[in-house]
Amino acid sequence: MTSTENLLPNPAAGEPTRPRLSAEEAAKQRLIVALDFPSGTEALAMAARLQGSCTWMKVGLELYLAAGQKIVDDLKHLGFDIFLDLKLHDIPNTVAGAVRSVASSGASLLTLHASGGPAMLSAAAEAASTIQDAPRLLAVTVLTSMNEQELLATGISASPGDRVLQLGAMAMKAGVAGLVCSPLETASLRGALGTSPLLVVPGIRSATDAKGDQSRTASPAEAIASGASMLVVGRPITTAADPAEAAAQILQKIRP
Ligand SMILES: O=C(O)c1cc(=O)[nH]c(=O)n1[C@@H]1O[C@H](COP(=O)(O)O)[C@@H](O)[C@H]1O
Repeated sequence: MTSTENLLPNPAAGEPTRPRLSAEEAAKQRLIVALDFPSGTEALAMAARLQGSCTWMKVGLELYLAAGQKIVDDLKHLGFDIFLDLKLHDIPNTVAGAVRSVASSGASLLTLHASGGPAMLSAAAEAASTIQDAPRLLAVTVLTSMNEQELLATGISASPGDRVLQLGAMAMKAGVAGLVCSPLETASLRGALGTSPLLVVPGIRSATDAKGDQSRTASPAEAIASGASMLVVGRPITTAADPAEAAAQILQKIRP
């Protein structure tokens, strides 16, 4: 059983309620903290402050390139489930090889860019399917930092919402387990694709949070109500004076 199978379902995602986890544990399964730090030492110090407050940690490019597999091992040793956010994007053969290289890392979730196209995505899914306990693959649709003008500058005239739907449908057809999208597209993806995709949602900001480089945002409660399976939250927790308290406040808002 993979760790994501422990998730208490989100009724807004059409999932039937299974009374296996307490509301508090279920809320924890819905929160992924993004450890965007330049060193393993800083990431582990933050993880230690959040131990007991959350169960999922995201290791992204900044941290993975600085600290490698060791940080994944160290966080697993502390008891965290790992979302390895490498956003793979290359020719199919290269991405399939990269998936095989990280498949045994112990991570439960791994990202790749949906815009790599169906051949890249299905090569990745095929590679993952041959390896026991490989991470579940998530296709990143349109980055939450992008607005309509940014998207247009890359040659895409569709709105972010339409582009996310198009990429999301294509990626699910190619065999990934889920999608990364902004909270503004979660409801329409649920409407189009039903309850099966795992929808992992960054761009989470409460009213008082600084948006920073994020464009397409919503609050934790709004994201869950619109059908998100899991939320990714970085700076609103990691730059707070009391990160554990910031996490607790978010958990309070996303309890089933
Ligand atoms: O794949 C991701 O996790 C991701 C996709 C996306 O479209 N937008 C996005 O912000 N993320 C990640 O989610 C995290 C959000 O961090 P904060 O903006 O600090 O909450 C960062 O680690 C991003 O790399």
